[in-house]
Amino acid sequence: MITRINSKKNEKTRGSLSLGFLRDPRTRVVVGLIFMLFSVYLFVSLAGFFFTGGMDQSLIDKETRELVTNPDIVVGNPGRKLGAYLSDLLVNRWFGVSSFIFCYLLFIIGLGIMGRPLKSLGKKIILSFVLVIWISLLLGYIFNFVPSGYVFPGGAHGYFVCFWLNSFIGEIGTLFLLLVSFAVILFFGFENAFNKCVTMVKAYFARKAQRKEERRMAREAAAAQREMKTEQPENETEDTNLSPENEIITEAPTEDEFYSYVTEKESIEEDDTEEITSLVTVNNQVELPLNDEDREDIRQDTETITPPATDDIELTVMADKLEEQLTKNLMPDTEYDPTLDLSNYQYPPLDLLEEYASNASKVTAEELEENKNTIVETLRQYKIEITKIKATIGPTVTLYEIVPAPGIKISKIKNLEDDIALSLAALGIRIIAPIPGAGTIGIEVPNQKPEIVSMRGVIASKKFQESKYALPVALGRTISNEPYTFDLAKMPHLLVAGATGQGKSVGLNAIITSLLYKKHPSQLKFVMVDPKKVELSIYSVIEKHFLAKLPDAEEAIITDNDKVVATLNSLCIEMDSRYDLLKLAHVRNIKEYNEKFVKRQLNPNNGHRYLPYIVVVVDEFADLIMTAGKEVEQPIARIAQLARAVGIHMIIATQRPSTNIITGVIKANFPARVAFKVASMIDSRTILDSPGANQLIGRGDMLISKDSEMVRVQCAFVDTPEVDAVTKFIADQQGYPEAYMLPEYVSDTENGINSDVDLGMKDPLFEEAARLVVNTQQGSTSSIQRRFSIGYNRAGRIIDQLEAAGIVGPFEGSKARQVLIPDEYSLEHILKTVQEQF
Ligand SMILES: Nc1ncnc2c1ncn2[C@@H]1O[C@H](COP(=O)(O)OP(=O)(O)OP(=O)(O)O)[C@@H](O)[C@H]1O
Repeated sequence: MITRINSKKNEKTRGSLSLGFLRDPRTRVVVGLIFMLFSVYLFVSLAGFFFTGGMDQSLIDKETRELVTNPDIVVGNPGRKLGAYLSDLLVNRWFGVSSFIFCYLLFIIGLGIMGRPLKSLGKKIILSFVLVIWISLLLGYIFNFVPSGYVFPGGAHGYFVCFWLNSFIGEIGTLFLLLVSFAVILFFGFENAFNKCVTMVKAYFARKAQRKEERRMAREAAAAQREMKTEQPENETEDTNLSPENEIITEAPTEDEFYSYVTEKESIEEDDTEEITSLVTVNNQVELPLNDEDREDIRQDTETITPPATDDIELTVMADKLEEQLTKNLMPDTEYDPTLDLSNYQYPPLDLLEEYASNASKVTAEELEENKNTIVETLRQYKIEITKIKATIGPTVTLYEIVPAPGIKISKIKNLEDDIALSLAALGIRIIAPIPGAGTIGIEVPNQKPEIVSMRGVIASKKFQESKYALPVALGRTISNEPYTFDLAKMPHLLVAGATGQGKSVGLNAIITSLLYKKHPSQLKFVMVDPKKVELSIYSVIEKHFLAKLPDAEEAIITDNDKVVATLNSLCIEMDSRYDLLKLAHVRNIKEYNEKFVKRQLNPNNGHRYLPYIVVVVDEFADLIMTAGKEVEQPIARIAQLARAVGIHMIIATQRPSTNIITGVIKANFPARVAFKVASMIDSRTILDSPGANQLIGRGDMLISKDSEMVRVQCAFVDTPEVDAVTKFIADQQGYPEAYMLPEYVSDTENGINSDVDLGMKDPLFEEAARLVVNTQQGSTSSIQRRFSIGYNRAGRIIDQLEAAGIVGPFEGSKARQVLIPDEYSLEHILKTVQEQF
């Protein structure tokens, strides 16, 4: 027994000795080197065989013993007798030319033994054998048909196996077998190379398709440019008409005085209008560095979107950088073009709009003389002497600018406003005392034959055509006949008021039309609210191009007040989700966001999307506020306060500018206001914070106030048939499959917040659990229990609270509860509501 144990021990020791010997690095180097040198020797011999094999044939056919012992037998192979013998054995009797692979195999085995770490050595060995056999078969197959002298390229193995296969499955069958086995070898043996090949082929076709697309876009751009060029001369003519011909000096000053005055006035006037119309404009570019006010706004905006916890910042930044890098690697090189979905979209041509004849409206010299004399006379009655008077003829009013004699108080002239109006026997006299920055006094007197300002003219104007505004609007002409344009995105919202029949609807149409002329459907969406049901219905045909609506809404134009509340709240959700996207993208506003998206720096897989501007148009706000009150006021105020950075802008119109309609909250958030003629001075004060709108002459005559500046503008006239033609032109083109969908909004009464459970005593994990449930779309107690490692009772309480908040449905026995909220955006809104209410 003991002896047996001892002998086993000895065997073990011997085994470990021999293994130990092999593990000795010196041995490994020597053995590895032997393998490698032998592989080189074999390679040289095999190569030599193809030159000397024929001559050596008869010699190596001798008996092995003689071959080895007789030094007189001399062969030509560089590996001499052994080399000649091995080559003949490997090439002719075994595997043919593929035997070269044995050299490779011996070499890498040698390397492996020497300790050189080789990746997947085992796989390489197996693959080498498989290749030896396959190549041998292939060459055997080919040289079955072609004679090849003394060499069998496929070796005896290739020759005989193919011979047998041919008799068994036929030549074609053998060929198929070879091809299929080749594919299998490629697929399993050279996976990476195979994938690379596939990727290369795919990339080749993708490049081809991309080049094709680029050529197509270039062709379209060239065509669009040609089209623009043909339209250009018309615009230029339009603008050359705007010479200050309409300025007429009617009295007193000498020629020199007049010219110096005009130059001075023009420069001042230009400054004023520039500031109001286009803010700061350099070389027609409106790319502005943000001013302090903007920054403050954005700071406030971003503050309301929950700043990230400081601990998380570092990690978030790292994750973002990584994501940015990944995004860069994965995204295509070309810029994203939002217009590509509707790449054939044509902007409406100018000839859809009418050109209203303006000849009849010229103010005659007699009219000017008469008015001037009356003004001078009237003022003289009140002992007000003037030194200069100058007239500027506008489309509806003529501005008489007077320079009073030294020592005359401006307030005195202002107090005489009514008397002068009476003496001039015309409605709509407005006294501007003094004209800001000019030191003169302006008296605006309506023209006897007012001119109709054509929408076509202002749209065609160079100023509008070349504007680079985000939301360009051409609203009419100023007193000096300049087109009045502005960027709605900078306003950022508009309050429009005017008594009935004074041109409000025409004004709204002018705003919408100018946007339709400049924006692609991918860049702009309208939300239209029309309680009067008739004013905006004209736009319903462009639903699939330019309108946005709630997912369950049948009509895109909202006429029902209940729907308005839902839509405004939905816009708040859209606003919040846009802020989230901005935060994720580390940008401050929609412009920067879209720029980043276009440059493909934002990955759509992370929820990023191109954001169109949204313009909300409410035609009769008074109706809404009367019926829905706070319910509409709150979301409107919220959007007005916050939405500018995310590209949501509002235009709210009302017939009744009384304080119960235009409340302090609304007013505070709408710094830009447009007043058509209103009934009383009180109304004018409500809308503009100053009188003046009551003295307008109607029919599109309006005052626009922004940042305490006031401009009188004649609104461009665009008639219903013109709007019809424009919308029809758009509607006839291919649109999106449906209107732009706003996020779903579920009101508290609809979502049925359950009052049995006290949401004021929410579990600290309530919000996290809600996110888990919505993200996984699983409303089970056990999943909450598992995820947060809490007891069943606590998890049950949380699920009851989720039910109370309308996030999951009621208990359904053994089945998991239904999750009622489809996505995180909707959830965040509900969480916010719950937080506010409890
Ligand atoms: N810019 C304009 N130029 C010339 N005429 C105009 C202009 N704007 C309005 N008008 C004239 O005034 C009429 C009434 O205009 P509009 O329908 O816009 O008024 P409104 O203020 O919208 O009235 P309501 O509030 O009752 O709808 C128009 O039909 C048109 O004849």
